[in-house]
Amino acid sequence: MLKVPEHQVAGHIAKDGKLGPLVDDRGRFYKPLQGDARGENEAKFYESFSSNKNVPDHIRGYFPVYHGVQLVEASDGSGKLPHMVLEDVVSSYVKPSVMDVKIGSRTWYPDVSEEYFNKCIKKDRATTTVSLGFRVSGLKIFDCQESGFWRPDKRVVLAYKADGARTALRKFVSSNSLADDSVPDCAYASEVYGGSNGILMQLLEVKAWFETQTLYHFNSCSVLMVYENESGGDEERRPQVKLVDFAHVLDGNGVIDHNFFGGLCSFIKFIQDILESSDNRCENGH
Ligand SMILES: O=P(O)(O)O[C@@H]1[C@@H](OP(=O)(O)O)[C@H](OP(=O)(O)O)[C@H](O)[C@H](OP(=O)(O)O)[C@H]1OP(=O)(O)O
Ligand SMILES: Nc1ncnc2c1ncn2[C@@H]1O[C@H](COP(=O)(O)OP(=O)(O)O)[C@@H](O)[C@H]1O
Repeated sequence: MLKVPEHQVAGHIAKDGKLGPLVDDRGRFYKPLQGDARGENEAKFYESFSSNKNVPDHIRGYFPVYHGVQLVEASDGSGKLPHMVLEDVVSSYVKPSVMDVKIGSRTWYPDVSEEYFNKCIKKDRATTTVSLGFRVSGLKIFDCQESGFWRPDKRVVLAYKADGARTALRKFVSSNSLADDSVPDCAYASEVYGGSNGILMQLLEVKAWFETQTLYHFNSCSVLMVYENESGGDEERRPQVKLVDFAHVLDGNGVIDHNFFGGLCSFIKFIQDILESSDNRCENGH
């Protein structure tokens, strides 16, 4: 039985009779192919990426596993539609905190229609895409004090300026109450962002690939960050980075993806700054 994903934080959502992704209880995420070129393009990307021998194995792990396209009952009641069957990145987490960050200082790309260009540039300027090279698209954080999930409204998230994005990245790894204005304590920064398996190390590995890869240009693609909050004393947070949303990926044609690469560098700097400031606080006993 397919159901609406509980931990989806951005994109098209399968609610109120709308078309959106579904999940099963065996760890698979079904993303419907949108009727226009986007669905075809994303499925084409997954086909190409899955069979591309030039993609190193350690990089493959940063992408959801692809299990082909299947006809399944769509969420909008329109009958069977083709869906990309992907690994459900959050299925093995009990209480996941999740954040979607769209990378790049522009979401448009050469040869798009004027209408699409205008839509993108408007959003890119209104958000931190142009100023920072990334924007937070959505987030859902487990609030330990309230013992429930906190999810800011989409309009609030898309209105973040640099400070708002920084605060969201700090709240993402904090243990104090999230709904109020208290200063985020970044209590989990070292476990989630830091360490040899943490988000920072994973992002640096992805970045190293982008320094040389010229296979694909990842327009409008996101970094999805996940970690566990289920507490059992010595719980593992299992921080994880995955790249998602390939509806606008193009062939790289031998050229570096400087839009994604630059945005990723900027995003990494934000994570590093949070780690450094939380390290200093620990050393000073605060
Ligand atoms: O529908 P909207 O206005 O929420 O825009 C969607 C975007 O939401 P946003 O408002 O930026 O969070 C959405 O962004 P996220 O995935 O939420 O980051 C996509 O850009 C989506 O387009 P596509 O499926 O990638 O071609 C966008 O969908 P389309 O409007 O292009 O169908
Ligand atoms: N493979 C996946 N596993 C789990 N969640 C996913 C996966 N892919 C996407 N998501 C969730 O769905 C959201 C939207 O995905 P995305 O591919 O960007 O869709 P859209 O094309 O509608 O924007 C992401 O922010 C994330 O929360």
